[in-house]
Amino acid sequence: MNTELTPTEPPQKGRSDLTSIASIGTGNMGTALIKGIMSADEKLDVRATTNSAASAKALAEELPSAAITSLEDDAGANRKAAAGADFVFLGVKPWMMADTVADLAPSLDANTVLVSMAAGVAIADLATLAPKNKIVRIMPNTPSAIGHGVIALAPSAEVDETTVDTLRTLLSGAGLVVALDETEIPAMTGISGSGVAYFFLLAETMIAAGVKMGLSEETAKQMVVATADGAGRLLSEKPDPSAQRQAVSSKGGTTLAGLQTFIDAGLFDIAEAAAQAAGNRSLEMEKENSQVING
Ligand SMILES: NC(=O)C1=CN([C@@H]2O[C@H](COP(=O)(O)OP(=O)(O)OC[C@H]3O[C@@H](n4cnc5c(N)ncnc54)[C@H](OP(=O)(O)O)[C@@H]3O)[C@@H](O)[C@H]2O)C=CC1
Ligand SMILES: O=C(O)[C@@H]1CCC=N1
Repeated sequence: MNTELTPTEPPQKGRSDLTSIASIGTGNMGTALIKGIMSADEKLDVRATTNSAASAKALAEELPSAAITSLEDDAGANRKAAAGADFVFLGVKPWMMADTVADLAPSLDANTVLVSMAAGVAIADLATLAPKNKIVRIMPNTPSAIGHGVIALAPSAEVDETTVDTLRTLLSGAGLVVALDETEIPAMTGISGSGVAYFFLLAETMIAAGVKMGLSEETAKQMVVATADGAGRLLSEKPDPSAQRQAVSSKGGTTLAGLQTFIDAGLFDIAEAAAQAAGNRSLEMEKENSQVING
Protein backbone atom coordinates (compact mmCIF):
# COMPACT_ATOMS: atom_id res chain seq x y z
CA MET A 1 0.00 0.00 0.00
CA ASN A 2 1.25 3.46 -0.85
CA THR A 3 0.07 5.67 1.96
CA GLU A 4 2.34 8.59 1.08
CA LEU A 5 0.83 10.47 -1.81
CA THR A 6 1.90 13.95 -2.83
CA PRO A 7 1.37 15.95 -6.04
CA THR A 8 5.11 15.95 -6.74
CA GLU A 9 5.30 12.20 -6.29
CA PRO A 10 2.28 10.82 -8.10
CA PRO A 11 1.47 7.17 -7.40
CA GLN A 12 2.39 4.65 -10.09
CA LYS A 13 4.96 7.09 -11.53
CA GLY A 14 5.89 6.33 -15.12
CA ARG A 15 2.47 4.90 -15.87
CA SER A 16 1.08 8.05 -17.46
CA ASP A 17 -0.05 6.01 -20.48
CA LEU A 18 -2.57 4.28 -18.20
CA THR A 19 -5.96 5.55 -17.22
CA SER A 20 -5.76 7.00 -13.74
CA ILE A 21 -8.75 7.14 -11.46
CA ALA A 22 -9.26 8.67 -8.05
CA SER A 23 -12.03 7.63 -5.71
CA ILE A 24 -12.87 10.39 -3.26
CA GLY A 25 -14.87 8.87 -0.41
CA THR A 26 -14.50 5.14 -0.71
CA GLY A 27 -17.08 3.46 1.50
CA ASN A 28 -19.73 0.85 0.66
CA MET A 29 -20.53 2.06 -2.85
CA GLY A 30 -17.18 3.55 -3.80
CA THR A 31 -15.39 0.37 -2.78
CA ALA A 32 -17.88 -1.84 -4.63
CA LEU A 33 -17.51 0.20 -7.80
CA ILE A 34 -13.73 0.55 -7.72
CA LYS A 35 -13.36 -3.16 -6.89
CA GLY A 36 -15.43 -4.09 -9.94
CA ILE A 37 -13.54 -1.68 -12.17
CA MET A 38 -10.14 -2.89 -10.92
CA SER A 39 -10.96 -6.57 -11.23
CA ALA A 40 -11.59 -6.05 -14.94
CA ASP A 41 -8.50 -3.88 -15.51
CA GLU A 42 -5.54 -4.58 -13.27
CA LYS A 43 -3.38 -1.99 -15.02
CA LEU A 44 -5.32 1.02 -13.81
CA ASP A 45 -3.62 3.64 -11.69
CA VAL A 46 -6.02 3.93 -8.73
CA ARG A 47 -5.93 6.30 -5.76
CA ALA A 48 -8.67 6.20 -3.14
CA THR A 49 -9.44 8.28 -0.07
CA THR A 50 -11.46 7.92 3.11
CA ASN A 51 -12.08 10.22 6.04
CA SER A 52 -10.63 8.09 8.82
CA ALA A 53 -7.30 6.32 9.01
CA ALA A 54 -9.11 3.19 10.24
CA SER A 55 -11.26 3.09 7.07
CA ALA A 56 -8.15 3.61 4.93
CA LYS A 57 -6.47 0.65 6.62
CA ALA A 58 -9.49 -1.59 6.01
CA LEU A 59 -9.76 -0.38 2.41
CA ALA A 60 -6.13 -1.21 1.73
CA GLU A 61 -7.02 -4.86 2.32
CA GLU A 62 -9.89 -4.67 -0.17
CA LEU A 63 -7.95 -2.75 -2.81
CA PRO A 64 -4.34 -3.87 -2.29
CA SER A 65 -2.93 -2.34 -5.46
CA ALA A 66 -4.52 1.08 -4.96
CA ALA A 67 -2.86 4.06 -3.26
CA ILE A 68 -5.02 4.73 -0.21
CA THR A 69 -4.95 7.87 1.91
CA SER A 70 -7.18 9.40 4.57
CA LEU A 71 -8.06 12.94 5.52
CA GLU A 72 -7.27 12.06 9.12
CA ASP A 73 -3.66 11.40 8.12
CA ASP A 74 -3.44 14.22 5.59
CA ALA A 75 -5.93 17.06 5.23
CA GLY A 76 -4.89 17.39 1.56
CA ALA A 77 -5.50 13.71 0.74
CA ASN A 78 -8.46 14.34 -1.57
CA ARG A 79 -6.69 17.08 -3.53
CA LYS A 80 -3.54 14.99 -3.88
CA ALA A 81 -5.38 11.85 -4.95
CA ALA A 82 -7.37 13.76 -7.56
CA ALA A 83 -4.37 15.61 -8.99
CA GLY A 84 -3.89 14.61 -12.62
CA ALA A 85 -6.47 11.81 -12.56
CA ASP A 86 -8.43 11.15 -15.75
CA PHE A 87 -11.59 10.36 -13.80
CA VAL A 88 -12.40 11.38 -10.24
CA PHE A 89 -15.20 9.27 -8.74
CA LEU A 90 -17.06 11.09 -6.00
CA GLY A 91 -18.36 8.66 -3.39
CA VAL A 92 -18.97 10.80 -0.32
CA LYS A 93 -22.47 11.11 1.14
CA PRO A 94 -24.72 13.48 -0.84
CA TRP A 95 -24.76 16.16 1.84
CA MET A 96 -20.94 16.18 1.90
CA MET A 97 -20.63 16.71 -1.83
CA ALA A 98 -20.73 20.53 -1.64
CA ASP A 99 -17.79 20.86 0.77
CA THR A 100 -15.82 18.03 -0.79
CA VAL A 101 -16.05 19.26 -4.39
CA ALA A 102 -15.55 22.91 -3.44
CA ASP A 103 -12.31 21.90 -1.69
CA LEU A 104 -11.13 19.80 -4.67
CA ALA A 105 -12.15 21.94 -7.59
CA PRO A 106 -9.34 24.54 -7.59
CA SER A 107 -6.66 21.84 -7.78
CA LEU A 108 -8.27 19.74 -10.51
CA ASP A 109 -6.80 19.54 -14.02
CA ALA A 110 -9.25 20.97 -16.54
CA ASN A 111 -9.19 17.61 -18.38
CA THR A 112 -10.27 15.63 -15.34
CA VAL A 113 -13.81 14.30 -15.57
CA LEU A 114 -15.82 14.26 -12.33
CA VAL A 115 -18.01 11.20 -11.93
CA SER A 116 -20.54 11.59 -9.14
CA MET A 117 -22.32 8.55 -7.74
CA ALA A 118 -24.25 10.59 -5.17
CA ALA A 119 -28.00 10.17 -5.01
CA GLY A 120 -29.85 13.46 -5.19
CA VAL A 121 -27.12 15.79 -6.41
CA ALA A 122 -27.86 17.27 -9.84
CA ILE A 123 -25.29 17.75 -12.60
CA ALA A 124 -26.07 21.49 -12.76
CA ASP A 125 -25.15 21.86 -9.08
CA LEU A 126 -21.97 19.82 -9.43
CA ALA A 127 -21.06 22.09 -12.36
CA THR A 128 -21.51 25.11 -10.09
CA LEU A 129 -19.04 23.56 -7.66
CA ALA A 130 -16.48 22.59 -10.34
CA PRO A 131 -17.07 24.97 -13.25
CA LYS A 132 -13.98 24.04 -15.26
CA ASN A 133 -14.56 20.28 -15.25
CA LYS A 134 -16.83 18.00 -17.19
CA ILE A 135 -19.36 16.09 -15.11
CA VAL A 136 -20.91 12.64 -15.42
CA ARG A 137 -23.59 11.52 -12.99
CA ILE A 138 -23.87 7.80 -12.37
CA MET A 139 -26.13 5.64 -10.22
CA PRO A 140 -24.53 2.27 -9.46
CA ASN A 141 -25.58 -0.53 -7.16
CA THR A 142 -23.54 -2.65 -4.77
CA PRO A 143 -23.26 -5.87 -6.83
CA SER A 144 -20.75 -3.79 -8.82
CA ALA A 145 -18.18 -5.20 -6.38
CA ILE A 146 -18.46 -8.60 -8.07
CA GLY A 147 -18.94 -7.32 -11.63
CA HIS A 148 -22.72 -7.79 -11.51
CA GLY A 149 -23.83 -4.25 -10.80
CA VAL A 150 -26.11 -2.03 -12.80
CA ILE A 151 -24.67 1.39 -13.47
CA ALA A 152 -26.75 4.18 -14.98
CA LEU A 153 -24.60 6.75 -16.71
CA ALA A 154 -25.81 10.28 -17.45
CA PRO A 155 -23.13 12.51 -18.97
CA SER A 156 -23.56 16.27 -19.11
CA ALA A 157 -23.83 17.75 -22.60
CA GLU A 158 -20.16 18.85 -22.62
CA VAL A 159 -18.77 15.33 -22.27
CA ASP A 160 -17.53 14.04 -25.63
CA GLU A 161 -18.23 10.58 -27.06
CA THR A 162 -14.67 9.33 -26.57
CA THR A 163 -14.77 10.18 -22.88
CA VAL A 164 -18.15 8.50 -22.48
CA ASP A 165 -16.80 5.40 -24.26
CA THR A 166 -13.71 5.27 -22.02
CA LEU A 167 -15.85 5.62 -18.90
CA ARG A 168 -18.32 3.04 -20.17
CA THR A 169 -15.46 0.59 -20.72
CA LEU A 170 -14.13 1.22 -17.22
CA LEU A 171 -17.55 0.81 -15.60
CA SER A 172 -18.39 -2.30 -17.61
CA GLY A 173 -15.92 -4.13 -15.36
CA ALA A 174 -18.42 -3.46 -12.57
CA GLY A 175 -21.52 -4.56 -14.44
CA LEU A 176 -24.19 -3.55 -16.91
CA VAL A 177 -23.80 0.08 -17.98
CA VAL A 178 -26.93 1.83 -19.20
CA ALA A 179 -26.77 5.35 -20.62
CA LEU A 180 -29.70 7.44 -19.40
CA ASP A 181 -30.85 11.00 -19.38
CA GLU A 182 -30.38 12.60 -15.95
CA THR A 183 -34.17 12.89 -15.61
CA GLU A 184 -34.35 9.07 -15.64
CA ILE A 185 -31.99 8.64 -12.68
CA PRO A 186 -34.76 8.75 -10.01
CA ALA A 187 -36.61 5.87 -11.71
CA MET A 188 -33.39 3.89 -12.07
CA THR A 189 -32.62 4.53 -8.40
CA GLY A 190 -36.12 3.36 -7.47
CA ILE A 191 -35.77 0.00 -9.16
CA SER A 192 -32.04 -0.72 -9.19
CA GLY A 193 -29.73 1.60 -7.23
CA SER A 194 -31.98 1.13 -4.21
CA GLY A 195 -33.86 -1.79 -5.79
CA VAL A 196 -31.15 -4.29 -4.99
CA ALA A 197 -32.01 -3.76 -1.30
CA TYR A 198 -35.61 -4.85 -1.95
CA PHE A 199 -34.33 -8.27 -3.01
CA PHE A 200 -32.23 -8.43 0.15
CA LEU A 201 -35.27 -7.47 2.23
CA LEU A 202 -37.33 -10.20 0.59
CA ALA A 203 -34.54 -12.67 1.38
CA GLU A 204 -34.59 -11.55 5.03
CA THR A 205 -38.35 -12.04 5.23
CA MET A 206 -38.16 -15.48 3.63
CA ILE A 207 -35.46 -16.61 6.05
CA ALA A 208 -37.61 -15.39 8.96
CA ALA A 209 -40.61 -17.25 7.52
CA GLY A 210 -38.59 -20.46 7.16
CA VAL A 211 -37.45 -20.19 10.78
CA LYS A 212 -41.05 -19.62 11.93
CA MET A 213 -42.04 -22.76 10.05
CA GLY A 214 -39.44 -24.82 11.91
CA LEU A 215 -36.18 -24.65 9.95
CA SER A 216 -32.97 -23.68 11.68
CA GLU A 217 -31.78 -20.17 10.83
CA GLU A 218 -28.63 -21.56 9.22
CA THR A 219 -30.59 -23.94 6.98
CA ALA A 220 -33.17 -21.29 6.05
CA LYS A 221 -30.45 -18.80 5.19
CA GLN A 222 -28.50 -21.31 3.12
CA MET A 223 -31.63 -22.23 1.18
CA VAL A 224 -32.84 -18.68 0.59
CA VAL A 225 -29.40 -17.51 -0.53
CA ALA A 226 -29.08 -20.43 -2.95
CA THR A 227 -32.66 -19.89 -4.15
CA ALA A 228 -31.93 -16.20 -4.85
CA ASP A 229 -28.73 -17.15 -6.64
CA GLY A 230 -30.51 -19.76 -8.75
CA ALA A 231 -33.41 -17.43 -9.56
CA GLY A 232 -31.02 -14.66 -10.56
CA ARG A 233 -28.94 -16.89 -12.79
CA LEU A 234 -31.98 -18.46 -14.44
CA LEU A 235 -33.52 -15.06 -15.05
CA SER A 236 -30.28 -13.83 -16.50
CA GLU A 237 -30.18 -16.76 -18.94
CA LYS A 238 -33.89 -16.57 -19.75
CA PRO A 239 -34.90 -12.97 -19.04
CA ASP A 240 -38.67 -13.39 -18.82
CA PRO A 241 -39.73 -13.24 -15.15
CA SER A 242 -43.37 -13.91 -15.88
CA ALA A 243 -42.56 -17.07 -17.88
CA GLN A 244 -40.20 -18.25 -15.14
CA ARG A 245 -42.89 -17.70 -12.51
CA GLN A 246 -45.42 -19.65 -14.57
CA ALA A 247 -42.94 -22.50 -15.04
CA VAL A 248 -42.85 -22.93 -11.23
CA SER A 249 -46.63 -22.77 -10.84
CA SER A 250 -48.53 -26.03 -11.19
CA LYS A 251 -52.30 -25.87 -11.46
CA GLY A 252 -53.81 -26.28 -8.01
CA GLY A 253 -50.32 -26.53 -6.53
CA THR A 254 -48.20 -24.96 -3.81
CA THR A 255 -46.68 -22.05 -5.76
CA LEU A 256 -50.00 -20.55 -6.81
CA ALA A 257 -51.09 -20.65 -3.17
CA GLY A 258 -47.97 -18.73 -2.17
CA LEU A 259 -48.10 -16.26 -5.08
CA GLN A 260 -51.77 -15.52 -4.50
CA THR A 261 -50.89 -14.44 -0.97
CA PHE A 262 -48.43 -11.88 -2.36
CA ILE A 263 -50.93 -10.65 -4.92
CA ASP A 264 -53.80 -10.44 -2.40
CA ALA A 265 -51.54 -8.37 -0.14
CA GLY A 266 -51.03 -5.90 -3.00
CA LEU A 267 -47.48 -6.75 -4.03
CA PHE A 268 -47.74 -4.91 -7.38
CA ASP A 269 -48.87 -1.74 -5.63
CA ILE A 270 -46.26 -2.16 -2.91
CA ALA A 271 -43.42 -2.54 -5.43
CA GLU A 272 -44.60 0.50 -7.37
CA ALA A 273 -44.98 2.57 -4.20
CA ALA A 274 -41.50 1.56 -3.03
CA ALA A 275 -39.88 2.50 -6.35
CA GLN A 276 -41.81 5.80 -6.38
CA ALA A 277 -40.79 6.57 -2.80
CA ALA A 278 -37.11 6.07 -3.60
CA GLY A 279 -37.36 8.06 -6.85
CA ASN A 280 -39.23 10.89 -5.13
CA ARG A 281 -36.68 10.98 -2.34
CA SER A 282 -33.95 11.34 -4.98
CA LEU A 283 -35.73 14.41 -6.39
CA GLU A 284 -36.29 15.84 -2.92
CA MET A 285 -32.59 15.40 -2.15
CA GLU A 286 -31.71 17.21 -5.39
CA LYS A 287 -33.69 20.21 -4.14
CA GLU A 288 -32.16 20.08 -0.66
CA ASN A 289 -28.63 19.77 -1.98
CA SER A 290 -29.20 22.46 -4.58
CA GLN A 291 -30.20 24.85 -1.81
CA VAL A 292 -27.04 24.03 0.13
CA ILE A 293 -24.86 24.52 -2.98
CA ASN A 294 -26.52 27.66 -4.30
CA GLY A 295 -27.38 29.21 -0.93
N1 LIG B 1 -24.60 2.40 -0.83
C1 LIG B 1 -25.21 2.27 -2.00
O1 LIG B 1 -25.78 1.21 -2.34
C2 LIG B 1 -25.21 3.40 -2.98
C3 LIG B 1 -24.70 4.64 -2.65
N2 LIG B 1 -24.68 5.65 -3.59
C4 LIG B 1 -24.06 6.92 -3.23
O2 LIG B 1 -22.72 6.68 -2.91
C5 LIG B 1 -22.28 7.66 -1.98
C6 LIG B 1 -21.60 6.97 -0.82
O3 LIG B 1 -22.52 6.16 -0.14
P1 LIG B 1 -22.00 4.93 0.72
O4 LIG B 1 -20.83 4.31 0.04
O5 LIG B 1 -23.18 4.13 1.02
O6 LIG B 1 -21.49 5.71 2.03
P2 LIG B 1 -20.36 5.27 3.06
O7 LIG B 1 -20.62 6.00 4.33
O8 LIG B 1 -20.24 3.79 3.10
O9 LIG B 1 -19.01 5.85 2.41
C7 LIG B 1 -18.66 7.20 2.46
C8 LIG B 1 -17.16 7.27 2.34
O10 LIG B 1 -16.77 8.63 2.31
C9 LIG B 1 -15.67 8.78 3.20
N3 LIG B 1 -15.59 10.18 3.56
C10 LIG B 1 -16.33 10.88 4.46
N4 LIG B 1 -15.97 12.17 4.43
C11 LIG B 1 -14.99 12.29 3.50
C12 LIG B 1 -14.24 13.35 2.98
N5 LIG B 1 -14.41 14.61 3.40
N6 LIG B 1 -13.32 13.10 2.01
C13 LIG B 1 -13.14 11.84 1.55
N7 LIG B 1 -13.82 10.79 1.99
C14 LIG B 1 -14.74 11.02 2.94
C15 LIG B 1 -15.97 7.84 4.32
O11 LIG B 1 -14.79 7.59 5.07
P3 LIG B 1 -14.91 7.02 6.59
O12 LIG B 1 -15.28 5.57 6.46
O13 LIG B 1 -13.55 7.19 7.13
O14 LIG B 1 -15.96 7.83 7.27
C16 LIG B 1 -16.41 6.63 3.49
O15 LIG B 1 -15.28 5.97 2.98
C17 LIG B 1 -23.50 8.46 -1.56
O16 LIG B 1 -23.46 9.71 -2.19
C18 LIG B 1 -24.67 7.63 -2.03
O17 LIG B 1 -25.76 8.43 -2.42
C19 LIG B 1 -25.16 5.47 -4.85
C20 LIG B 1 -25.67 4.27 -5.22
C21 LIG B 1 -25.80 3.16 -4.31
O1 LIG C 1 -29.92 4.93 -0.11
C1 LIG C 1 -29.33 5.75 -0.82
O2 LIG C 1 -29.59 6.95 -0.74
C2 LIG C 1 -28.30 5.25 -1.80
C3 LIG C 1 -28.63 5.64 -3.21
C4 LIG C 1 -29.09 4.39 -3.87
C5 LIG C 1 -28.76 3.34 -2.92
N1 LIG C 1 -28.29 3.81 -1.82
